[in-house]
Amino acid sequence: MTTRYTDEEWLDHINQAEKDLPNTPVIFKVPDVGTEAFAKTIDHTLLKLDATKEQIDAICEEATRFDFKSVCVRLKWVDRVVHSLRGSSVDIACVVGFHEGTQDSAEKAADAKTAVDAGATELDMVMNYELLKQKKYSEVYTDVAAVRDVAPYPIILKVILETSQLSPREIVAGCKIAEAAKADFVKTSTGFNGKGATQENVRLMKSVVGDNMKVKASGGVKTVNDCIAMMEAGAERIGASSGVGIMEEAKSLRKQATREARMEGVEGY
Ligand SMILES: O=C[C@H](O)COP(=O)(O)O
Repeated sequence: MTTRYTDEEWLDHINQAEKDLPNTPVIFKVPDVGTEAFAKTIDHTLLKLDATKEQIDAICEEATRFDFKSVCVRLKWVDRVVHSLRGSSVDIACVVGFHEGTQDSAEKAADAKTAVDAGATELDMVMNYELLKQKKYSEVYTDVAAVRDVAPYPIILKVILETSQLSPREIVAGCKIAEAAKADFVKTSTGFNGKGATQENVRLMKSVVGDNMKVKASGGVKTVNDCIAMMEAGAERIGASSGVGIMEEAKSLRKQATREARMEGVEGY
């Protein structure tokens, strides 16, 4: 079993990370609304337990049409999504330990391996945030590392902290553990437990992980303005079940901006 630090050593590490937090918030650059780069920030997500195969096929068609970054589904749908997205530039993300995060590490690792063997290129695993709250840091690390071990880079590993259930200090701890386990992203929320992503939590997560990791904002991100707020706070990926609505709003905002620029005689329009 992979271990790294004792719980006491983790505590020192987390205290230090809190001390190192920058005082001045940074505002991150956001891709132009409605562009390809904007669409490529979105993981088009369907995680309802009662999702049907018709709904899964529909999100694959939408993801291809809007050229989203990925389709994000539960394990039982990975085969179908791999088949549906073959030949497209849309990636396949599978959730692991969803949505409680309390499953055994062995079960999480086995599910992660099954997903990757079936063709998933990204894994969104739920951290065992109950253990995190009990300050069992070493066990939380082992749990994330168990999934990383069976799904090394270039598989993208995102660790869902479920920020609505955590204090700011626990969010710092979750980020440091995910970073030490060599995950690629920390992600705010499952969308199934309490409030989803907030600008404040995304900002905190980005300030902890800096350039070492990326941040994914998910849960309750429903509009272009929500996306902008998250990206300005440091998110580079958005997880949303409202991707189509977001893109339709983005396209109409873009059209409107072009029309206004033309009317004002802005060069290039
Ligand atoms: O990971 C993504 C979330 O489950 C999506 O949540 P949402 O339905 O609030 O967009």
